[in-house]
Amino acid sequence: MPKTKLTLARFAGTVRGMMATRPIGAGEALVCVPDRLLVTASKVRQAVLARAGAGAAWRLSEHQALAYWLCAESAAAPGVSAWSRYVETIPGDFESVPLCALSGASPSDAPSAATPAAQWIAAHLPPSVERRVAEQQARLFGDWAHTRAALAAIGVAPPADWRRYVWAWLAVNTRCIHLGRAPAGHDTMALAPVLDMLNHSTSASVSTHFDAARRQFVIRTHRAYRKGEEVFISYGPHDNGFLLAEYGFVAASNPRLVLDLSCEVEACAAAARRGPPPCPRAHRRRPRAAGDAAAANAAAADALVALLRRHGLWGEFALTPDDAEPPYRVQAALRLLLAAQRLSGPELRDAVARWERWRCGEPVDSDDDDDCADVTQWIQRACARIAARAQQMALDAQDPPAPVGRFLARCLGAVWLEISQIALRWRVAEDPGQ
Ligand SMILES: C[S@@+](CC[C@H](N)C(=O)[O-])C[C@H]1O[C@@H](n2cnc3c(N)ncnc32)[C@H](O)[C@@H]1O
Repeated sequence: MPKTKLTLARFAGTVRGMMATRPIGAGEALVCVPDRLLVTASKVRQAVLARAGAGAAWRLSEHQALAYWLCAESAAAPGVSAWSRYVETIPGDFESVPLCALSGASPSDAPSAATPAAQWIAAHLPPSVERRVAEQQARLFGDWAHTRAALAAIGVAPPADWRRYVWAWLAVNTRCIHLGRAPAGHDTMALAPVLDMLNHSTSASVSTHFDAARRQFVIRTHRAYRKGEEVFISYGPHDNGFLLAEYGFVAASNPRLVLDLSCEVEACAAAARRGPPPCPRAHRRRPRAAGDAAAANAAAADALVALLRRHGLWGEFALTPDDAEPPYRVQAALRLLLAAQRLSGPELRDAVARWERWRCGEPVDSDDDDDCADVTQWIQRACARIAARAQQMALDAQDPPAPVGRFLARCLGAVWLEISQIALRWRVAEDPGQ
């Protein structure tokens, strides 16, 4: 490795990171990793195909190739792997990443909460983290199954130990650097010794490039560091739910605050499928009418969700503390779904026509004020419920049971606290149902 002004050190907040051994000026290169020390999918492919022989097809994605490589290198007998010193620098477990505890003892495409620690963690995941963990587990299992089949097909021994594979997959997920945009078929990510010891800070300002003349990947800081300070890079402008799910930590004073309302909006769509309350007298006279009305309500609500999807307005329902009014996507979905909870037939069709005019920025009638008030009231009630739950969860996280890592519990508590703060900002009126 070319010399750096960095050394490994322990810090109170981040545990292990990189410290400046001398002052570092703004604009200086922090680390330059020579190309020969970057582990990329194309190098793994070349090495494996050289062993597999002519005609073997390579069907692994970059993440799959690098996870396979780490599995193979970490399982190699002592003295066999040229990379053993690097592999030894990788943490032995990723206990603070929720997926680590929830990925189970054996392969499965759904998160598993078989141990007491996993049960507690599963019960205390904020909704956005829970959704991400389920997606990660599906990807992890898909990568495992695909890697095993693809390598077996070319006569290469596939990974056999699920827990080792989980470790390798998480190492790639938490430590890879992005090489930048590349033409199709070129590497976009790499494992990079030394550089992968740099922690994230929201105040870091860095840029990266590949220096083709010197054949090295360079990361440059745009802010200065004093001797003895921890040096940071930025993993991207992520909120703490994302950082916790993907990297297993939360950033102090993270300016990116979001409250995911997806679960609540999905519940609102489910209520819209049930439609307005039935008219008991009419249904007593014609019992079959109740069934017909229920089917019509469900179909009408499904059509509204399809309409939102067509306009690219379904999903990513989030509130931030700084919005002056509910974000457009949230308003668009709620205006339709709340109308479907109250109305059916021609009245619902009128409401949808009003929604179309609102969406296109055309003049709307006075009924639009009611639609708008419905949305505001719905958000206030939802946020009152979310705030109460989040406060309870944050309290629980202060005293987790013994098998749960305290660092993970602290991170979960911090995310719940942020959720409660955003929800309280939006909860102007108390939920009368509480
Ligand atoms: C690329 S590695 C950085 C080096 C890592 N600290 C180590 O000791 O190997 C990324 C991991 O570092 C930790 N990390 C990064 N930034 C952090 C921060 N600001 N606070 C706490 N942990 C952090 C997380 O565990 C994350 O998954």
